[in-house]
Amino acid sequence: MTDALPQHCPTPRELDDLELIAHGAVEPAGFTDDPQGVTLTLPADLATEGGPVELVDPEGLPLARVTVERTYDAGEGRRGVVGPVSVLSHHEYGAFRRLHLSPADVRALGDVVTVPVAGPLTEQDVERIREIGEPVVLLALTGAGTPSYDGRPLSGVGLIRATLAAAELIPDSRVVAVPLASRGDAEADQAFGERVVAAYSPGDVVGVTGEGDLPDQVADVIDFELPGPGEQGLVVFFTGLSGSGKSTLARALHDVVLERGERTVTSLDGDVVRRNLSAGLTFSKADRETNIRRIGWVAAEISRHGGVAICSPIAPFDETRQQVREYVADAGGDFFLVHVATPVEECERRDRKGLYAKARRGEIPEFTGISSPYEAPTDADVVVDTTGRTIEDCLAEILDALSDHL
Ligand SMILES: Nc1ncnc2c1ncn2[C@@H]1O[C@H](COP(=O)(O)OS(=O)(=O)O)[C@@H](OP(=O)(O)O)[C@H]1O
Ligand SMILES: Nc1ncnc2c1ncn2[C@@H]1O[C@H](COP(=O)(O)OP(=O)(O)O)[C@@H](O)[C@H]1O
Repeated sequence: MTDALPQHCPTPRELDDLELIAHGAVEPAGFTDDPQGVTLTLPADLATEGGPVELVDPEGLPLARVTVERTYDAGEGRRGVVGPVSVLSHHEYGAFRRLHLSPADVRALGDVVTVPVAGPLTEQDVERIREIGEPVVLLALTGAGTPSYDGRPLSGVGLIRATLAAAELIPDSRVVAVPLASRGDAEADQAFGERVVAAYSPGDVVGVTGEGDLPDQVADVIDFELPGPGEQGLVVFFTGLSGSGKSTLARALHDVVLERGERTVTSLDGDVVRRNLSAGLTFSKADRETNIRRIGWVAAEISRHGGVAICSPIAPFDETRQQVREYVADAGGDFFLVHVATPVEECERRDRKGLYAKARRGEIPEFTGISSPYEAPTDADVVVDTTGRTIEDCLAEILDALSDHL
C-alpha cells in the first residue's frame, strides 16, 4: 500500500494563483521564488525537497500536485516552494464560475479590446469604453485583495455584479472574471497584473480611471455590497482580564441594541461559549487561540449578514485578536475593539467567582493575569477602566465611541 500524499490547503491568494496556472494564464506552470510571480509557502514539515504535495481547496477537493524541487525560508516557520505544478481538477462551483474563462477562451472571441477592471466602472469610464466602438471584454480582476471601491475592499462577486451592471450600458461588451490576487506590494501587483492582463488580451488594452460618479445601476450594486456605517454588520469585541467587567458591559450593550430594535444581535460570551461551541477546550495557549478563532469565525459570519455580534472572551493574545479582525474584514463587517482595562488588582479584589484566590493557591494553572499572560491591545477603539465607576457610566462611554458604527 502506498502512503497518501501530504495535503495542504493554500491561502485565498495562492488558490487564485493556482486557478491562473490551471487556465494557462501564467507560464511555466509552477511556483517560483520571484515575489513578482506565483509563489507558494508550506508549513516547514510539508516542504520536503523532492516530495510531491497535493494542494486541496477548503473543502478538501484535490486541485493540483506540486513537486517540491527546492525550498527557501519564508519566515514564520514556513518554507517557500519552487517546483512545477500539475493540475488535477478545476473549480466547478462558485458564484459566476461560468464567467471564469481562460485566456484561450478570450482569444477565441476574435478581435476584442480588453479593459481591466478592479473597481466599479464610473459614468466617465462607461463613456470612454463606449467610445471604443469595438467588441469589448471587461476583465473583472476578482482575486483576493484586488477589488476595491473608495478605499474599501470589495468582494470578487461584488465586482462582477457591478461590472455586469455597467456592461448593460456598453453595447457589444461582455464580462470575464480573472482571479488576479494582490501580492500585498504595489510594485509586484503592477508587474504581475500586466503579465496576467497581457495573457488575456488578444488586442488592445484600454485602462479606466475609476473617477466620477457611478451610474445608478452600478451604485445600487455597491450600496448592497458595501453598506454604509450603521448598516454594515458589526462585531463589538470586548477583551480584558477575568472580572474586568466584559460580560457585564457586553450584556448591557446587548440590551441597548435589543431595546432599539433596529438590528439583530447575538451574544458570544467567553464563559457561555466555553460551555457549548468550545466545550472541552483547556486554557493552554493553543486552546485559547482555537477558542478565540471559533468565536471570531462565528462573529464574522453574523457580520456578513448585517447582524451585530457582541463577543466577550478574555482573548489575551494580540495575534489571535488580529486574526479575528481579519475574519470580520473579509466578511465585510465592521470590527470594534473594546479593551476593558480594569487592572488585575481590582479584578482580584472583586474575585466574583473566587478564581483569583484559587489561582493564587495554585489550584488553577495558567490563570490570566496571575500565571498566564495578557497582552493589552494597542489598537482598541475604546479603553474602559471600570474601577470606581458605575456600569451606566462605562456603557455610556462605549455607546458614545460606537455612535458612528451602530
Ligand atoms: N486559567 C484560566 N484563565 C482565565 N480564565 C479562566 C481560567 N480557568 C477558568 N477560567 C474562566 O474562564 C473564563 C475565560 O474564558 P475565555 O474563553 O474568555 O478565555 S480565553 O479568551 O480563551 O483566554 C473566565 O471568565 P471571565 O471571568 O468571564 O473572563 C473564567 O471564569
Ligand atoms: N463599572 C463597571 N462595569 C462593569 N462591571 C463592574 C463595574 N463596576 C463593578 N463591576 C462588577 O465587576 C464584576 C465584573 O464581572 P464580569 O462582568 O463577569 O467580568 P468578566 O466578564 O470580565 O469576567 C461584576 O460583578 C460587576 O458588577
